[in-house]
Amino acid sequence: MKKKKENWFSSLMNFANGSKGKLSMSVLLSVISIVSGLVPYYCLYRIIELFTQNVVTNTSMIHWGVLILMAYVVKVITFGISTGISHQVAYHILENLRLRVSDAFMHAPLGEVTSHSIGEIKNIMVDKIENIEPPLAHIIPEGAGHAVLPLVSLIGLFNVDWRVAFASLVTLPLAFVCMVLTYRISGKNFNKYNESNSYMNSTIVEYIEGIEVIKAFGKEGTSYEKFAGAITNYRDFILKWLSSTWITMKLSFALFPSTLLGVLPVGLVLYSKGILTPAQVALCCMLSMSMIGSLAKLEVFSEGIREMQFTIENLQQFLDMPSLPDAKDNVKLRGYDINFCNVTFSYDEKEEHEVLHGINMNLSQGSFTALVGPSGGGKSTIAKLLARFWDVTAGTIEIGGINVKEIPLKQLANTISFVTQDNFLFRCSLLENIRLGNPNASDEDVYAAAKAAQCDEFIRKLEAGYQTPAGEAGKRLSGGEKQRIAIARMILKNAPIVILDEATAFTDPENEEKIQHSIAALTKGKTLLVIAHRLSTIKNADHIVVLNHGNIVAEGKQDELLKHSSFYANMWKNHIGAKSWSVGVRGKEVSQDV
Ligand SMILES: Nc1ncnc2c1ncn2[C@@H]1O[C@H](COP(=O)(O)OP(=O)(O)OP(=O)(O)O)[C@@H](O)[C@H]1O
Repeated sequence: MKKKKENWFSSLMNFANGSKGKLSMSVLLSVISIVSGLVPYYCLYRIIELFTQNVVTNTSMIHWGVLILMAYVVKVITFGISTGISHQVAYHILENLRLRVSDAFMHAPLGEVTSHSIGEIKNIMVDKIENIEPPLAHIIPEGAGHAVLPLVSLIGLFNVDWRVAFASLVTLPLAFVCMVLTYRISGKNFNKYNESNSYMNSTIVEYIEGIEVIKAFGKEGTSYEKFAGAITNYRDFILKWLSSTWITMKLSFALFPSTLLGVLPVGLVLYSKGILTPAQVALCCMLSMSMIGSLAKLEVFSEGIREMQFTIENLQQFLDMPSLPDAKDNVKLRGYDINFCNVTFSYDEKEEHEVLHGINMNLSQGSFTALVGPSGGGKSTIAKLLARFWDVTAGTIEIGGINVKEIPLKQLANTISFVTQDNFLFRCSLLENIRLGNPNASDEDVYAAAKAAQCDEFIRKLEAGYQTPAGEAGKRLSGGEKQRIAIARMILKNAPIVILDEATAFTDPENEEKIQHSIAALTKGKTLLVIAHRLSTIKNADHIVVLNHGNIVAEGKQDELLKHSSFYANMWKNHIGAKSWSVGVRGKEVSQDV
C-alpha cells in the first residue's frame, strides 16, 4: 500500500520532539502579548468617553493611564520571553533536521549520496535549513497571536455594532483571492528555483575545488564563464519569478490591511444617524487599525510559511533516501572467513550495466588475498560491497558464516578496516585524524601506529607536529604522506579484517618497502584483502584473484598463475616491462630487475 504523504507542517513538527511543551508556552505568551496590545485601545475609548460626557477626573485618568502602562509592560515582557523560547525551539528543530539528514546520508547506499553534488548538499544542509530559522522562530508563536488579535478585534467590533464589524471585512475576500493566486503562481516555479539555486551552488564548489586543474589547463576564462553564467541565470530566473507574482502579491499586501476603508465611512454614517457615539466611532477605528498590523504581519508571514514549506518538501527527498537495511542486535561471527557466493552487482537501479557477474571467492581467516586485473575490472567494487557501501544485486557475501546484511552496520564497521584510494583527512589535528581509527587510543598508541606506518618522522618535522590542523596540513601533505596517515588509522583500529585499496600507490619505493613490512607484520592473523596494480607488492599473497570485466578469470598463487594463466603471465610481463622502462627512462639504462 502506498504510504500516505505527510503534510509538510506535521513533518516539521516531528522534529520538535521534546520541545513541543516549550513551543506551546511560546505560543501562549505571544497571544497574551499581542492581545494585550488591545488594552490601551479600550482604555483610550473609556478616556474619550469620560471627556465627551464631561466627567473626567484625575483619579479616573490615573486609573486608565496605569492600566495602559501595565498592559504595555505585560506586552513587552511576554513578547520577550515568547521569542526567547521560540528561538531555542527553532534551533532545536534545525539541529534535529540536520542530524536526521546526515543520518539519512550515513545509512543510504553510497551511490545515493554521490548522486548529489557537494554544492547541492551544502545548499540544503546549511543555507536552506538556516533560512527557515527566522520564520520558524517568529511565525508559529507570533503568527498565532496575530491570527487571534483580528478575531478579538472583530468580536469587539460586533459588540459595538454588527454593521461596522462587517464593514471591516469588506476587502478581505479579494485580498484572499490575490494571496492564493500569488501562492499558486510562485509555487509552480519553486522546483525550477531549487534547480537554479543548486546549480549555482554546485558550480561555485566545482570552480573552487577544481581551481588547480583550471589553472593547469589555462581554463580560467571558460570555467569562470560557466560560473558567471550560473549566477546570471539565477538572477534572471528570480527576477522573472518575482515579476510573475508582483501584481497579485502587491494587491494582496494592499488589500489585506485595508479595514479602515469600510469601517470609517460606515462608522461616520452610523454616528450621523445617532446610532454610535463619538467614542464608539473612535473605538471602531482603533480596533480596525489594530487589525491592520496583524493582517499585514500575517501577509508577510505567508511568505515565510511558503519558504518553510518548500524547504521541508525539498528536504523530504533527502529524508526519504533509501537506506541500507540495518540489523539491530550484534551477531556472533564464527571467525573471519569471507565468502562471496555468486555475487552480481550493478551500480544503476535498473541493473542495465552489471559490473560483477557471479563472483565466487573464498578468503579464509588470517589469509592474504590479492585482487588484481585491468582497470575497471571490478576490484574496488568487490571491496566496497564487502564493507557494505552498497548491497549486492544478487548472491551473498558472508563474514564468519553470517550474511553481511544481517550484521549491524556499526558492528561491520568495527570488523573491517578499509584504507581506500581517497585518503580523506578531517578538519582536526593530525593526532585526531589518526585517532579516528580508535577513539579510545592514548596519544602513545597514536604515535606507535604512526611510527609503524612510517609517518611519525614527517609529522614531527611539521611546526605544530601532531597538533597540526589537517585542514591546513592536508594541503601541504603529499599523496604518499596522506596515505601513510590513513594506514596509521588502520593500524590503530586493529580490526580483524583489513582491506587495502591501492593503499601504497602514492608511496615512494623506499617508504613503500618499509610500509609493506609494517603492514605484513601488523596484519598477521588478520584476513587481508589487497587491491594492487603493482604486482610486485602482492607476489607473496596466499591467494591471487585475477578479475577482468567483472569475472574471475584466474586464481591461485603467483607461481601457479605464472604457469597456468596466460592472462596473468602477460600482466606480470607488462608490469616488469613498465618497471624496467621507468627505471630505464630515469637512469638512462634498462634493467630487468623487479
Ligand atoms: N559509483 C559508481 N557508479 C557507477 N559505476 C561505477 C561506479 N564506480 C565504479 N563504476 C564502474 O564499475 C566498473 C568497475 O569499477 P571498479 O572501480 O570496481 O574497477 P577497478 O577494477 O577497481 O578499477 P581501477 O583499478 O581503475 O580502480 C567500472 O566500469 C566503473 O566505471
